[in-house]
Amino acid sequence: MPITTRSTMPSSTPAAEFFAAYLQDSVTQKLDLNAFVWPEGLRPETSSGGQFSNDVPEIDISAAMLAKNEGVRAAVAAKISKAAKEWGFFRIVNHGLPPDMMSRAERQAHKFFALQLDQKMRAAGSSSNPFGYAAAGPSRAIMRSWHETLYMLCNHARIDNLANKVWPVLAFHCSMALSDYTTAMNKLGLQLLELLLQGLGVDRNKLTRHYSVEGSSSARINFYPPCPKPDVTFGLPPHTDSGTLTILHQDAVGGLQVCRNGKWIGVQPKPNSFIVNIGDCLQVWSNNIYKSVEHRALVNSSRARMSLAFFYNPTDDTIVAPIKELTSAKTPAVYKPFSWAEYRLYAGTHKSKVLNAIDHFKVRQ
Ligand SMILES: O=C(O)CCC(=O)C(=O)O
Ligand SMILES: [Fe+2]
Repeated sequence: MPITTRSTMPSSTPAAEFFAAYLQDSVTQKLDLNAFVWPEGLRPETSSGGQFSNDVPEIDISAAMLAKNEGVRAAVAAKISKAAKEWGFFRIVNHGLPPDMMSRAERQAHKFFALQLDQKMRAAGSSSNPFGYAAAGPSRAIMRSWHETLYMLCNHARIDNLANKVWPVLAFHCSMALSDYTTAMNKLGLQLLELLLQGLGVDRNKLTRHYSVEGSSSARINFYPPCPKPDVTFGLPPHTDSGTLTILHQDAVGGLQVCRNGKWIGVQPKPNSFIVNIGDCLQVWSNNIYKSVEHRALVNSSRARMSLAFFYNPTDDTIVAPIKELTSAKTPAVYKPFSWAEYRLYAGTHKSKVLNAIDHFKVRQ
């Protein structure tokens, strides 16, 4: 039976009931489940089941984490740099972070998403504050997404505050697990950025001053309940990430797809690895040498999925512009300078409607 945009999602599954309850909540606009049904031609052609690829480059970074030897480090930097140019995506293994750090963060996040909607809503963001709990994607988006999220600024006091809003008594373990995770990600983010700059032949410390633990790095915990019609909707629709780089942990279910030469490739889940992708900001700094590539998350009808995305971002006052050494008469700066705060705001309001928000900052020829 062909599915049209007016077809209704079955409302008897727990996931549909969940979103029906969410959508009827008095704090949100009233929408029906058809808001999740993407128009034909814009839907995923498939649900995520089983079609994974191992093609995304995999890089063992242990040598660079430990190396005192510059040659060894340079070899890892070259591999990462090649993947960032050709794919915009790569997998890192042997990163040295303890596996239980991710499982602790995941366990706490699962407890959070299992709460009743009214409890989760205590941590809800607002139109002026994007951080906190949200469901079904931004209301300004073209269509809704089959997705719940807990979005936070990576600073311990902020995380603690968020956890306390929901669990005044039990917040401790949650905020510790999430703070340990984001602290480790901040360190890893800087190490990866240094390798990516080294791979471009630029001073690897060139941008370090723009990053701090109290900067504007953020983390988004994505939870995708099972969906009765995974072929007509998205967990997250196609998008690029705005920041410098994203470090993603996905559970064993799978659903992340990366766009490669116009085709969608399912990224195979693999324990103890992270998927790293270049964001818009690093595309600008690298003067388009590194690619901020489109990706999306599909849902499936049988298993809930979780991913933790860490967005490594500069401080708000950082001026982002192509690095001088990467521009020349032959390769002039592709973008005008802008502050990260400016782009964060611009992307926040435009990304749900246009795919390449960063093009707005291109130098007009
Ligand atoms: O869940 C995923 O695999 C993708 C998440 C993602 O792209 C994001 O949070 O920006
Ligand atoms: Fe993303």
